[in-house]
Amino acid sequence: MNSILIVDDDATLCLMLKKFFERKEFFVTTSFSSVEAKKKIQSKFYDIVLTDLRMPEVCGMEIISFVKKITPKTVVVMMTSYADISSAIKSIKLGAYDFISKPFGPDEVLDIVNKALLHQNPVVKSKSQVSSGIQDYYQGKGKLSKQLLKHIDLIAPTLMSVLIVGESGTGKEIVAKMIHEKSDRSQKPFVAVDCGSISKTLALSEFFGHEKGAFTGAVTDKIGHFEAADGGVLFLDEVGNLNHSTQVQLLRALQERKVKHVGSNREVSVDVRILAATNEDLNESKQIGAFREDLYHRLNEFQINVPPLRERKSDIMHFAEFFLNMANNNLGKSVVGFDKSVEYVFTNYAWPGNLREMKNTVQRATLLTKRELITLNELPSSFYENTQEYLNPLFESEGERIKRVLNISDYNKSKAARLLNMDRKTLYRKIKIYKL
Ligand SMILES: Nc1ncnc2c1ncn2[C@@H]1O[C@H](COP(=O)(O)OP(=O)(O)OP(=O)(O)O)[C@@H](O)[C@H]1O
Repeated sequence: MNSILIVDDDATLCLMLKKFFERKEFFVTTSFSSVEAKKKIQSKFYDIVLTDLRMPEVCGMEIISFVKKITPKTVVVMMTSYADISSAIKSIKLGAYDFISKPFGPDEVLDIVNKALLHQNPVVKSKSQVSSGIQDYYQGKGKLSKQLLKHIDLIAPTLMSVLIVGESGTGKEIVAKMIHEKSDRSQKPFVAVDCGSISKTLALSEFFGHEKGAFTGAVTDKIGHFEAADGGVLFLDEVGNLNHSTQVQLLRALQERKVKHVGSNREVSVDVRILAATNEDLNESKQIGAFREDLYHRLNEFQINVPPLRERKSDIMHFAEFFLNMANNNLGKSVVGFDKSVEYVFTNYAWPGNLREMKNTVQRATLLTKRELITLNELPSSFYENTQEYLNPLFESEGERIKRVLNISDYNKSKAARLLNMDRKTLYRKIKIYKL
C-alpha cells in the first residue's frame, strides 16, 4: 500500500482528497498546517507528499526542500492555482516531480500520483498501474466523436506512429490510451512522458536511463522511459517542448531501435511504438527551426485531430452527464442532473479548457450543490456573464423575464440583480410592481 501525505490549509480539499485516495487504497495522512507537516515528514517515510504551494506559515517550496533533505526518495507533487504557474515551475527545479493546477478533478491528481510512483520506482509496472483512467472514458455520439473513434479504430492495430493534435484538455492522452488499449500491445506497458516538465539536463537520463555514478546524484542504476515501455507504447505528451539536443537523440533511438544508458557504451534493443501529442502547430515550429523536420515526419506517420469541446455541441450535455456520474461516485453524492439554464449555458459556452474544464466545473458544482439539480449558482460567474442573451428571449415581458431570472438564481436577489443588469433596489421595486 502506497503512503501519501496531503498538506493543505484548505481542510475541505484535504478531506475530499483523503476520502478519494483511501478509496484507491492509499494509506493517507493529512496535515492542515505546514509546520505540523514537517514534523510528520521527520517521523515517517511517505511515498508521496502532495502539498499546496501557498500556506500561512511555511510555503510549499520549503516543504519540497525539507522533504528532499530528510527523505530524498519521497516524490513531491505541488498543488497550485493558475496564477502560481511560474512558482510551480520553480518548484520542479527544487525537486518536485510535478505540479497540478487548482481546481482539478481527483482523477487528474490520481494520474499524476501514479506517474510519480512510477518515477520513484521505475521498474516496468503492470498495465493497470501505468495506464490508469481509461475506464473513465466517454466516447460521444455526435459526428465528430464518431469520426474520432473511427480513426482510433483504424490506426490502433497498426504499428504506425501517431501524432495527436488538439487544444489543451481535449482528451489527447485519453485518445493515446485508447489506441494502446485497442492494439495488440494492450497487455504491455503504456508509459506517458510529459515532455514539458522534463528538465534539459536530465532529459537523456529520463529517456534512456543511467548507470550508477554517471553524474552527481546518480546513486543507483536507473532504466529510462524507453526500456520501461519496451514491447508497449511510449506516449510523448507536449512533444513540441523537447529541446533540440533531446530531439536529435530521440530520433536516433527511434531509427536504430536501440538506447544507451547515460554513462555506458552498451546498447540495449528496445521495441516501442511511439504516440505523441501536441497542442501547438508543429508545422510552424518546424518552419522556424524549433522542431526538427525529420523527427516531425517520424512521429507524424498518421495524424489524429481531437476537436475542441465547443465543436462537439451535440455531445456537450452527454459529457456533462458523464462527469456528473463520475463526480457523484467520487464524492458519494446523488445529484440527478442540470437545471435548464445550465444546459443552455453549457451548450453556448466556449470551453477554452475543453473536457478538463468541464470535468472540473461539474465536479466542483456537484460538491457545492445542496439540491438534486445543479443550477447557475454553482457555476463560476464567468460562465454566464458572456452568455447574456439567454436572459432575453423574444416576446418576454419584463415581469416574465424577472420571474425567470429569479427562478434560475434560486431567488438570490443579489445574483438576480446582477444577471438582470439592474441594482438591487430597482429589483425589489419591480418585484413589488409585478407581485413576484
Ligand atoms: N472522452 C473523454 N471522456 C471522459 N473524460 C475525458 C475524455 N477526454 C478527456 N477526458 C478528461 O479530460 C481531462 C483532460 O484530458 P487529457 O489529459 O487526455 O487532455 P489533453 O488533451 O492530453 O490535455 P493537455 O494538452 O493539457 O495535456 C482528463 O481529466 C480526462 O480524464
